[in-house]
Amino acid sequence: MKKRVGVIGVGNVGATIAYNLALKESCDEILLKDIREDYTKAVALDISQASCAINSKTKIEEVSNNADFKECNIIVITAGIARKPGMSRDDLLLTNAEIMKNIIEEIAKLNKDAIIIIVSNPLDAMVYTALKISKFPRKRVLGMAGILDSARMSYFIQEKLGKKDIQALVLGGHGDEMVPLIDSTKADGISISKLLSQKQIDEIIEKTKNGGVEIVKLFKTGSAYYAPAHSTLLMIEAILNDEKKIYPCAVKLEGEYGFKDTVTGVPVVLGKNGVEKIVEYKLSLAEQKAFATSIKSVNTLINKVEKYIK
Ligand SMILES: NC(=O)c1ccc[n+]([C@@H]2O[C@H](COP(=O)([O-])OP(=O)(O)OC[C@H]3O[C@@H](n4cnc5c(N)ncnc54)[C@H](O)[C@@H]3O)[C@@H](O)[C@H]2O)c1
Ligand SMILES: O=C(O)C[C@H](O)C(=O)O
Repeated sequence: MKKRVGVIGVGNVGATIAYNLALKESCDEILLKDIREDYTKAVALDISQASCAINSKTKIEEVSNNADFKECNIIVITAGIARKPGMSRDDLLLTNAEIMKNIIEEIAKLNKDAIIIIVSNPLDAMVYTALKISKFPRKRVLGMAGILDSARMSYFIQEKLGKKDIQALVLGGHGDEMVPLIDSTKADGISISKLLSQKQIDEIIEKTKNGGVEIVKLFKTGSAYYAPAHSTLLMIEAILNDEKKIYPCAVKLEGEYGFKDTVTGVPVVLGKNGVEKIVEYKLSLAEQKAFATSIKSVNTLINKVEKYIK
């Protein structure tokens, strides 16, 4: 069976995901859709020509109907607005909820079996919106953020310790209250609390939380996309290849970690069915407290969006 990936929203993140998928030949077909039709045709042509240069067999096409997504295994949603300097991700809530609602209403009717990966911000509230509108099971509607935030944490640890094999993990919502886990973060197998001072660890936590805004301030016209696109690629490949890898992803909780009816970042097993299992790590008391604060802040957005998507 052919592996088909749809990308809706072909801006910086969407186009970079498609480019990576094509160059790695991760799937057979990529379908691209955006309200900017000519721009998207240009992206499809440009990536197709790059693919030819390396003999990739992946086919890339611009499409103008949501019905074209009916045979996609995975549909990635990166449509919406990105923040600019001076904005928080939460400022995107109502604009992106409206865009998300319209897209999901259509694609969920036309492809009832797809796995939907949400990238648009504010991430956790957008996953919630997509779940609510699609009425899909939670294993097939998930969001990308934890891999990105964990990669940023690894980068900031490497800044202090040099190139080492870092295993960092960030849970919770993809916002200012995200939860970098210190106790389980290791460099070459050694807990970072044994390698760094508390002051250095506090700096890493702060930099991780501000990883997105630092790039927004420097770009001036939008937000990060190389690391977000690569993080999404890992999720797509884990699902298409039934890898059963554990990645932090935004999913709906139904009692796990003591919360329900909310969406947040937790470790999950990704395979051909989407989220095959939610993995419950033992959190320290401080981590539990930070996790609860993060959920509270996501729930404020969910409450706002809930009224809006009824
Ligand atoms: N989850 C994360 O970690 C993460 C990381 C990076 C970006 N993001 C978010 O992803 C989104 C996209 O970021 P970007 O940098 O690619 O932005 P971008 O502005 O470069 O691209 C967004 C694209 O969406 C398109 N679009 C808008 N409405 C649409 C609709 N109804 N149907 C189809 N396409 C539509 C726009 O035309 C544009 O091409 C933003 O909301 C951003 O905040 C999230
Ligand atoms: O910072 C943003 O607005 C985009 C994304 O959420 C990120 O963390 O890079």
